Amino acid sequence: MTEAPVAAGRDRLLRRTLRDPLAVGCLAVLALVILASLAAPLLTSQAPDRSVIADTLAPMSGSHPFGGDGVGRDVLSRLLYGGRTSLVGGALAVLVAFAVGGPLGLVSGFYRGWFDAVAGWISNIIMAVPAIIVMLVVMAAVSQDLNVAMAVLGVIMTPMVFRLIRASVLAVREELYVDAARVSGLGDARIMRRHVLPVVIAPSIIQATQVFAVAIGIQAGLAFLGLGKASQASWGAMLNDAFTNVYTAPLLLVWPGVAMALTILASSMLGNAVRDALGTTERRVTKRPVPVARTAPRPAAAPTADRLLTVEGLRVAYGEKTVVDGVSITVERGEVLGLVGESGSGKSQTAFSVLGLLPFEALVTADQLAFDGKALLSLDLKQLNALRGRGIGYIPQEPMSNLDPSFRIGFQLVEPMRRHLKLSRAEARTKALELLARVNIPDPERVFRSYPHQISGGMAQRVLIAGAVSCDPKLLIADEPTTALDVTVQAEVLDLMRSLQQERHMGMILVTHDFGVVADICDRVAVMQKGRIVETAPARQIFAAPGHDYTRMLLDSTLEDGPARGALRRLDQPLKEVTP
Ligand SMILES: Nc1ncnc2c1ncn2[C@@H]1O[C@H](COP(=O)(O)OP(=O)(O)OP(=O)(O)O)[C@@H](O)[C@H]1O
Repeated sequence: MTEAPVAAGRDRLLRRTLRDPLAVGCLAVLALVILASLAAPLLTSQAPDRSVIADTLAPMSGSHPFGGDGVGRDVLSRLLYGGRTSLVGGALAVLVAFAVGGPLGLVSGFYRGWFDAVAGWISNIIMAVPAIIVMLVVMAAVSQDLNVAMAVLGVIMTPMVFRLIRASVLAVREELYVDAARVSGLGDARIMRRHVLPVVIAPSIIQATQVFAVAIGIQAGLAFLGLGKASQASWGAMLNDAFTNVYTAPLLLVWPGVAMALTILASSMLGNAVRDALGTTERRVTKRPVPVARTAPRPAAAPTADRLLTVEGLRVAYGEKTVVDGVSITVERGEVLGLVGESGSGKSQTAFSVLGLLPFEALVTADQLAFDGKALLSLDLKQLNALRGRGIGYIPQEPMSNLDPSFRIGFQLVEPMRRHLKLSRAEARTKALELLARVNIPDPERVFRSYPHQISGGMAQRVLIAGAVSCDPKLLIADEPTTALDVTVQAEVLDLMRSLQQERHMGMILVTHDFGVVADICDRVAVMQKGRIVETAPARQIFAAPGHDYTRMLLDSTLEDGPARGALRRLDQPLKEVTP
């Protein structure tokens, strides 16, 4: 199954880790310790807490292969059962730390807001608590059981896990491909499962090995101090006994010392090996505003039959700074509207308002923001997710950053179709292959099976176009879709978009600063300057008789720079002519 949700990064991480002899050695030591502890009843018939006075400091013999300790207990038996105590204690601490810190870190990093603030505050308080004193108090006042102390230690270690996972989630949720997943209509749970969790797993493994090693050390320290139940064999208690007999039987110190040192070393060095393997497989993090759409609801007026999108009086502000100031545009079914303006004029902010993809801190208001009869600002996140991908498709500027490097192309195409169109896996696969062929990808099967890094930028943009139209949207929003591509590929991609748009009678908003692109593909143009629309007119008219000084200046500057694209030289030809 080519589109199985197996993260390439994880596969690579496992392979690289296993290629490191040190990591294999560490795994072997840990496996040996675990097996020996589990097989304790098979390896020795002696009970770990059975004391026989005659065996006090007994030398090594057939019945006591490692001798007897200071009170006549079998050393081998205590070593094996003590291993159980250490392993269970370490695992308990890891379990508790991750069971509490993991979900908190995930939710905090993904949603931030008040939850993040409260969780961060609690985490800081826990970190300020002196761990050893808390455990001493717990063991003195609550329970002598070392496992209880380890569970408490797990809670105390929660902030480490919380912070690590939160930081990993924060990094990945700002990736463009997470935006892309959102735009294709995937819900938070799916985005979290498909895109966030795979990234969190590797650092969590490293952290778990460290917590495990620290917990075993602390547990031994507590037992060495004489804490813990007398019936609970442990390496720390063995060290305690060995110290009281250090001059008469120094060997007693060696067994628990070696067992502890090997286990702690193997665990933390395994973490280091995973970290090293991760260092060579680490993923790019592209910073971008956090895409949490939030808007203020306004009623939508009834649109005309052919009207797909109505934007009236749209304002986007960040605190005092207004970046979109009363923008009004419309898009009819089957119409291509070019949104043109210099960098920073507010084109993308306008487009992202329609997609509901602005940062959390953006305040969006509008007299009307209606898509296909629905007031966009009054939709909740679920309704918005249902609309994105299905109703509105999105083609981004940077194709590579908008594909998740961990998943095969096929999986990334199939997933939204299965969700929105309720197709079976096989049907979605067939449709994805048809789409790849339709966007002129020469070997659809191979690309379907490929990871994003295995295809070119132009190919990746075709894949994203295929994805954007896969759920038959009525409106396509393309944000500088050709800027990141070679000039030769730009023309092909534009031709493709134009023919798909005509074929499917989609409305389209094309965000661009390139009048060549406008001439090639747009029916109407809205020119933006400093957050406002200064002129809206049919594309021909804009070129023939620009009505605003700013439009003229933009046109002049494009022409001064020389024709960016061949299309500018063909202004006398029909604007929407399709190049075969
Ligand atoms: N998160 C934000 N906080 C504050 N200001 C922002 C934020 N995001 C964008 N802006 C500002 O909004 C303005 C419009 O940005 P926008 O990205 O829409 O411009 P643009 O016309 O699409 O430009 P470009 O072609 O360079 O992408 C810019 O001045 C930008 O600095």
